[in-house]
Amino acid sequence: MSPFSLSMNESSNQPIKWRRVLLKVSGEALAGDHSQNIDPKITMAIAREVAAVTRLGIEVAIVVGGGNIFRGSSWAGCSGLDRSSADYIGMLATVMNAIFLQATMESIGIPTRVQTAFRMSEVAEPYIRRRAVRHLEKGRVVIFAAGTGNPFFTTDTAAALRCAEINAEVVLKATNVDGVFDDDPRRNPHARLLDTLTYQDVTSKDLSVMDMTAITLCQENNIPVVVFNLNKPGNIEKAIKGERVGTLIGATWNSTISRT
Ligand SMILES: Nc1ncnc2c1ncn2[C@@H]1O[C@H](COP(=O)(O)OP(=O)(O)O)[C@@H](O)[C@H]1O
Ligand SMILES: O=c1ccn([C@@H]2O[C@H](COP(=O)(O)OP(=O)(O)O)[C@@H](O)[C@H]2O)c(=O)[nH]1
Repeated sequence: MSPFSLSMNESSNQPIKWRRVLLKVSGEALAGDHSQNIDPKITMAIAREVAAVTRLGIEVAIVVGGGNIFRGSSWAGCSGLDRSSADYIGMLATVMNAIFLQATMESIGIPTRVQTAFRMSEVAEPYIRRRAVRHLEKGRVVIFAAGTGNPFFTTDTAAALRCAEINAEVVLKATNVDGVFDDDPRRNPHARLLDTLTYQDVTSKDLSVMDMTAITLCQENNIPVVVFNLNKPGNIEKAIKGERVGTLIGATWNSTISRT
């Protein structure tokens, strides 16, 4: 990791917690009000908040989902579609989201690179770890697309994997709900928002935060996860700056994270 000069957080005058983050944006979150596959208001809101924090010297890598366009598990078995083929369509869906997000970011002056897990060189760079790190060190936002490149996985797993590979300090999982609840808030209005959780809480209580592969990869590599609502203005900036927002998994808010 490059030598960082710790920036102070302009709004709260606190030292910045994270220096390099992995922001996971689900396809569901990109769809916004679902009137279209992608809501341009959401991509622009993400771009503006990411722009604000890159100016502080925080390096931001992004993994985009594809569930707003195609989710393999929902289609496998339909008209002879096997799971692997369905998953490749799903991975291609993530590339569409990545190109859209890249265009929005570049339209407001954020230098970005898209790296795909399998080669499609006319559209994006192939994923090359060292290049991704160099881009981040140069202040570019790197958007990882096509997940892990393998069927039977998810982009949450891709987020955990890429976070570990580039030595980012945290996975910031941007969703449509305020964090992790002790019950499904859409079913139970009395569901309680949880402030912090251990990895064991997530795996033992089946809190469906992220799939088991993803949360296990985070646990094995001491990668904390923050689950937060990206629809609340300012939350993306707060999450990237390490301010208290949503639910923190695998650490406590005043702990310093050392992943070495
Ligand atoms: N095709 C490649 N395969 C493997 N590593 C690569 C490849 N291209 C570049 N790299 C590595 O990525 C890093 C950054 O590449 P570089 O071309 O120097 O980017 P930049 O010019 O932005 O610094 C270097 O460590 C380089 O060795
Ligand atoms: O490593 C991966 C990542 C994604 N996918 C496929 O791509 C779809 C979209 O990814 P995901 O569902 O994780 O997106 P999100 O839930 O974040 O919108 C998945 O349903 C899978 O079909 C895959 O096969 N391998």
